[in-house]
Amino acid sequence: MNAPVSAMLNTISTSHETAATPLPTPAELRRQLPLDEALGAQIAEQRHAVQRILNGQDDRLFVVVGPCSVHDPEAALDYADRLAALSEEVSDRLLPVMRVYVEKPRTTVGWKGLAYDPHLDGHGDMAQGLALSRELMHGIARRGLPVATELLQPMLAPYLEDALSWVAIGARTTESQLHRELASDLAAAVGFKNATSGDVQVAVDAMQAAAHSHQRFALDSEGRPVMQQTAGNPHTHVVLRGGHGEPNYQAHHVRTAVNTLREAGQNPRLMVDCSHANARKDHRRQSEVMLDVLAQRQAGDANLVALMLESHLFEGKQPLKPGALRYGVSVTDACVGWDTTEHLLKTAAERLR
Ligand SMILES: O=C[C@H](O)[C@H](O)COP(=O)(O)O
Ligand SMILES: C=C(OP(=O)(O)O)C(=O)O
Repeated sequence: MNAPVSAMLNTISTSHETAATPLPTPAELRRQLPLDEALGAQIAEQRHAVQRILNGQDDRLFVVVGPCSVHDPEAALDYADRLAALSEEVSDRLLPVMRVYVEKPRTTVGWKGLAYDPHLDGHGDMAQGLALSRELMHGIARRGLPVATELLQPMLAPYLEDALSWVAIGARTTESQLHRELASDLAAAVGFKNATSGDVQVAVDAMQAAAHSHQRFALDSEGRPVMQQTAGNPHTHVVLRGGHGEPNYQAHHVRTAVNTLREAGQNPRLMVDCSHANARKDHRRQSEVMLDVLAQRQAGDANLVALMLESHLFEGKQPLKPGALRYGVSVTDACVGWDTTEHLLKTAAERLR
């Protein structure tokens, strides 16, 4: 005979026996690695610069550009030095924003990013990963660059959020209520990717949800659970990234997305992600996507206000084998190399002049 439920609750563990390592609270990490006032003011200004482009008050393009993921902070800073110098040359027509992706959503399993596993050995060390991520974002911001990331685990946002000028909600989480609530709490602009299936409507719905104030479960900066009332974020947009191996950046896709956004009463200004399904997962095709979008923009489509490019110091990708890694090469999606990136950004600026 089965035992009574009350007895079972006392004897049956509700989860498997697993290890749990305490982590610093967001407040503790912020005290350890504070954002100084000057940098805070710079980031506030850079957030506004992105938002002015999204509102049509500035006719430049913002370009979220950088490695698919950061696995080596030294290479990321090397990249940032180059991007900061290039940024000065193209800033009349472009606003480069560096991708500093420290969390990676995986299709099944794989390395989940610097914030989780900074030693790249599968053992995980989030105390060090979060500190390294925060420090790196500050280092990149100190080079004058706006910082972008994908926020994947909503409870990690308070550790990093004050350094960010633009945030992505990825294709695998745009439909998630928790991520829409998170977006509604952020001061930075948020791009919602269309779903991996190619469905754009979920990103339009996400914009609508994020614009509202929500009551949500969150952890405060001291790590205590709170019911939080979010402000609602009016600075959101759709990111077209293609789906199921099929692109969605061409003029007819853009027209459809703009009409859908207008019908929903949302801002029709868009970002095109030149990578992922838009490049059919072939990094070399990012150039062709970018040139097509620039041609659409030159032909008068002012709704195309932003681009995303996956780019590292060197082209391609490599398997994650600690001790045998090539410097400046992606360990997640393949990227274009620095030379191509420089050429593409200069070409974009030139065409938009
Ligand atoms: O941008 C990165 C990847 O496309 C995404 O994280 C999924 O990666 P995976 O399919 O290699 O897991
Ligand atoms: C994971 C990413 O993209 P997506 O969500 O479009 O797959 C990314 O840009 O790193």
